[in-house]
Amino acid sequence: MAVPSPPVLDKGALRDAMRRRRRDYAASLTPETRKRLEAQLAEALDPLLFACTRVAAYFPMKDEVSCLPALERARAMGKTTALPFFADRDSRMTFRAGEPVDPGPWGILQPDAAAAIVSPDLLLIPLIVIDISGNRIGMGKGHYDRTLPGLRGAGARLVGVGWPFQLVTEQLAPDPWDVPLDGFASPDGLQEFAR
Ligand SMILES: Nc1nc2c(c(=O)[nH]1)N(C=O)[C@@H](CNc1ccc(C(=O)N[C@@H](CCC(=O)O)C(=O)O)cc1)CN2
Ligand SMILES: Nc1ncnc2c1ncn2[C@@H]1O[C@H](COP(=O)(O)OP(=O)(O)OP(=O)(O)O)[C@@H](O)[C@H]1O
Repeated sequence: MAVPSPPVLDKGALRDAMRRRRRDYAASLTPETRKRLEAQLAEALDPLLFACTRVAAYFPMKDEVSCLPALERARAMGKTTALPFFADRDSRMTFRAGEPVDPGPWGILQPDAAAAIVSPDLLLIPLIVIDISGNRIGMGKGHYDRTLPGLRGAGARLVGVGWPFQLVTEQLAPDPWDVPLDGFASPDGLQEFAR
């Protein structure tokens, strides 16, 4: 009798499992270690920051590696920096310059509604898991999915950011709307994917 293969984790189950792993990992870090890792991430991103003109990142949620030191470094290089902005839960994500001052509709700090809109040529993208072809699973609301085609079309560099274990060697099955990313940066370094 044929033995059934173990069930392949579907996207939702994989997202949940990796969110738990990210939460446990972040909880295991001392503040000092975390700070050192986030400084290492900024260092890994240095060549990309140097090469860009306008970089947009994300304001970190509790378990995410922070790009804020990298944004600070970009500003010191004279680059324009931006963060995601939402008018409400149903509106499209835009990127705006300026300090994160308002808890947006997702409870994530964002710039003021009057801050200038920025079209980034480098986008640092939060994720739950990514494979070595650049296929990404995010929080599951499609915010980045809806934004990436336009930015890719405009020639922006699209780089996922996370803790090292968030890059996995198994292939993730992309959805038709998924735009594969150009690379992945973590405190362990920057990896650019073959296109
Ligand atoms: N830092 C960061 N900013 C980001 C994203 C992200 O993944 N990380 N997003 C990626 O697309 C967009 C926001 N997407 C989100 C999608 C779902 C939830 C959400 O379900 N939040 C839960 C509680 C979250 C938690 O703390 O675990 C909730 O509102 O109940 C939040 C943001 C844009 N900004
Ligand atoms: N280009 C698009 N236009 C309209 N809806 C889209 C688009 N891309 C994705 N969606 C919708 O968004 C929902 C979430 O998509 P998905 O699970 O791929 O999100 P994700 O990439 O994990 O999350 P996120 O981009 O928010 O970090 C899906 O139900 C999908 O139908």
